[in-house]
Amino acid sequence: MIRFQDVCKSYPDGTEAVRDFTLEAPTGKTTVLVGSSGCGKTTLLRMVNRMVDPTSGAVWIDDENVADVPPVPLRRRIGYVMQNAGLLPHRKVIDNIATVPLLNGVPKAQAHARAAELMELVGLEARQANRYPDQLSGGQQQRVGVARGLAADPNILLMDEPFGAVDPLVRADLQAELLRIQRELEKTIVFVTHDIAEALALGDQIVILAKGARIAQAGTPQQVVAEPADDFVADFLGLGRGTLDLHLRETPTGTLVVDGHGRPAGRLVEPG
Ligand SMILES: Nc1ncnc2c1ncn2[C@@H]1O[C@H](COP(=O)(O)OP(=O)(O)OP(=O)(O)O)[C@@H](O)[C@H]1O
Repeated sequence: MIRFQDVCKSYPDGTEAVRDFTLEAPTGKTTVLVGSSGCGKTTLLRMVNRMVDPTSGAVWIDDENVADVPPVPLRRRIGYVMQNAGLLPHRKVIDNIATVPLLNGVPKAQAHARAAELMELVGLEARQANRYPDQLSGGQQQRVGVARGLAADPNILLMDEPFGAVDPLVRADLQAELLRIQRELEKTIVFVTHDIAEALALGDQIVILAKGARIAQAGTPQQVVAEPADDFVADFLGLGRGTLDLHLRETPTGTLVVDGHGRPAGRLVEPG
């Protein structure tokens, strides 16, 4: 379990990014922090692996205060996946994935064997192992980023808008892969996004944040959609603005759900 306890963060220029934030991210579950640009999501995420230290308060991993763990060993046991994958351009895919195990002293052959397994897990082809990152598509690069985050077999995976830079179809693919991988591996994931649809799709728990990392609402996707805590949350969900104003449209092949703009939102499946 990850526990943020009364954390605050003010940057040296006086920006108050996080004010008195308390939250538990349960073990083996995906917690999604969702909110508009600048509300403090990345700052919170980086407190877990000490890329940012809180001004006050504490972050706990189980019964260990991360402030008591030196940053380098801490980061080597926590997976981190960032937007644009953050790959090393002059290193082959296989070496990018094996980076952390190699730093941890795992012999090269073993680290590469593990990297090859991970490539398969995230849906990359074996022949892509010896390519360089710029020889892959954006979506494939993100898959490499996820594989690299998992390479040291961390219990915790931090993901900062990992699918933000790819087109919607690839993004949906990557989300589906992550759900599949998570069903298998049951990592404790903290996932940052500004996309409410992504949050609803991926989160066991979603945390809707306002400026200063104020928790507007935390709960399961079902709870948040069924009972938005206030107008801010309803607005963020698109309720009341017509975007989630769903209707049924009969088509020759079945019933389609469309949104307020007539765009398809999904297929209606009868319960049971
Ligand atoms: N190193 C820094 N120095 C000063 N201010 C910072 C620094 N890093 C972040 N901030 C400010 O802190 C606030 C929160 O930033 P943060 O990156 O955590 O937000 P975010 O929700 O992740 O935003 P985005 O979705 O745009 O990445 C913003 O006002 C930002 O400008």
